[in-house]
Amino acid sequence: MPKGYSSFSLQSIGVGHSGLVFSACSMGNGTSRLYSALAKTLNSSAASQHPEYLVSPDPEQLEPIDPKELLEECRAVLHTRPPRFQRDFVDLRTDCPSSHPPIRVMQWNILAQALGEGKDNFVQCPVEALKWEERKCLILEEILAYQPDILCLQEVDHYFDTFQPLLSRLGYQGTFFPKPWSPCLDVEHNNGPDGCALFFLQNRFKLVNSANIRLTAMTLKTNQVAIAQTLECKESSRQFCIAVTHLKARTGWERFRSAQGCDLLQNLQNITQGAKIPLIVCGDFNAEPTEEVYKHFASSSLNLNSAYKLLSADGQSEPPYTTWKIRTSGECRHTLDYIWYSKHALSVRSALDLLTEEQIGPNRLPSFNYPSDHLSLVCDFSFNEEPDGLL
Ligand SMILES: NC(=O)C1=CN([C@@H]2O[C@H](COP(=O)(O)OP(=O)(O)OC[C@H]3O[C@@H](n4cnc5c(N)ncnc54)[C@H](OP(=O)(O)O)[C@@H]3O)[C@@H](O)[C@H]2O)C=CC1
Ligand SMILES: [Mg+2]
Repeated sequence: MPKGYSSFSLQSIGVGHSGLVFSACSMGNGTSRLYSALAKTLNSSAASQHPEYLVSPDPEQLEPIDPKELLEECRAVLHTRPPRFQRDFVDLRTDCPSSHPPIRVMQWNILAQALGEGKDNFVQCPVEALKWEERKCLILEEILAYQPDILCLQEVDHYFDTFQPLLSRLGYQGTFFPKPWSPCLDVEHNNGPDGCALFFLQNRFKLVNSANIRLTAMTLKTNQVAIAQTLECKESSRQFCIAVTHLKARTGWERFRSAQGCDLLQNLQNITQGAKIPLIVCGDFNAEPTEEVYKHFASSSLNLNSAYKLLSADGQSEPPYTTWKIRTSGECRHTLDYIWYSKHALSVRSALDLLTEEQIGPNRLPSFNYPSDHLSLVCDFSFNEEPDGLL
């Protein structure tokens, strides 16, 4: 039995599903290893033990996990909840076929546990729906269902104790950049700061370089961050840059967001050597398409398009919402999340459709069957075979 496994009991993991008891007792098979993997994430002390965010790799964590088996474990934990919503990929294939497999990118503000429980005031969401032991499984289920090659997350406040250990065993390499003054730290019993996280599959990409960026606004350092990485595709040897960000929230901060967006664009100009390297930027921009920061991205010399516009009939309109919640102040339905891409160098082959109003339901999000107030966005990209030189 690998070291550490014996210390887990049902009480310590806080779940009461009998399937897990059997798994725990029958050490040595695949399920028991998974059980332990999932159970380990329920011990949330890792971040506080490592305040400097430097965790030396635990060799035990490198043992691979079969995604199908982890998905079954998650479903077992979630057996009392309503089933996941069905969402379909919409085929957007252009007439330029690609000889290489597509690159699947997921953008998702997963909702920080501390903010969901302590700050967000989702008045129609029962507190039981937010229990981390189960909500964590809903988040993992969503990731495992779509199996992205690259995962761009915001509001991650369980990186070291949950996502890094589990996703690394699924073959991902992860990077986390916490916000300097995360509002999570104001919440009692918080699990550390929230921030952006970027994961990519190591068997598909090689990391060429990585930058953690603290965004500025009019030269002032702000509380918002981004991660930008240049990756090389192992199949095609082509390089591209992937970035994740989470801009300042709330009304009244439009000019601040705009300045943060300009700073991010300037950083990305430098990283892509003036748009020589194709770019994908994922983020919760906290800005509707009418805002200045959106317009800066849409008209940038980086030649970006917003992938989810391609789901509209004319290809010109953003979806009606990417987040939908009810706060004490009322219902908030907004389009705030985007996947930008270099429109000359890359094509969107398909995009995951959004949830319908009926699926979201009258109490909106988060809920017992969807873990965040923001929807995940998922796109399949391919490189255009003959880049026309104008990225
Ligand atoms: N100690 C210090 O010196 C400092 C402390 N701070 C702390 O940081 C906080 C602000 O940080 P900042 O990064 O600017 O925060 P933001 O305004 O960007 O919001 C932080 C989070 O709150 C969520 N949010 C948005 N609207 C609401 C709402 N109406 N009610 C509740 N939550 C909402 C956002 O989610 P989403 O993006 O999904 O909308 C976001 O994740 C301060 O309140 C303070 O706690 C900040 C600076 C200095
Ligand atoms: Mg939020």
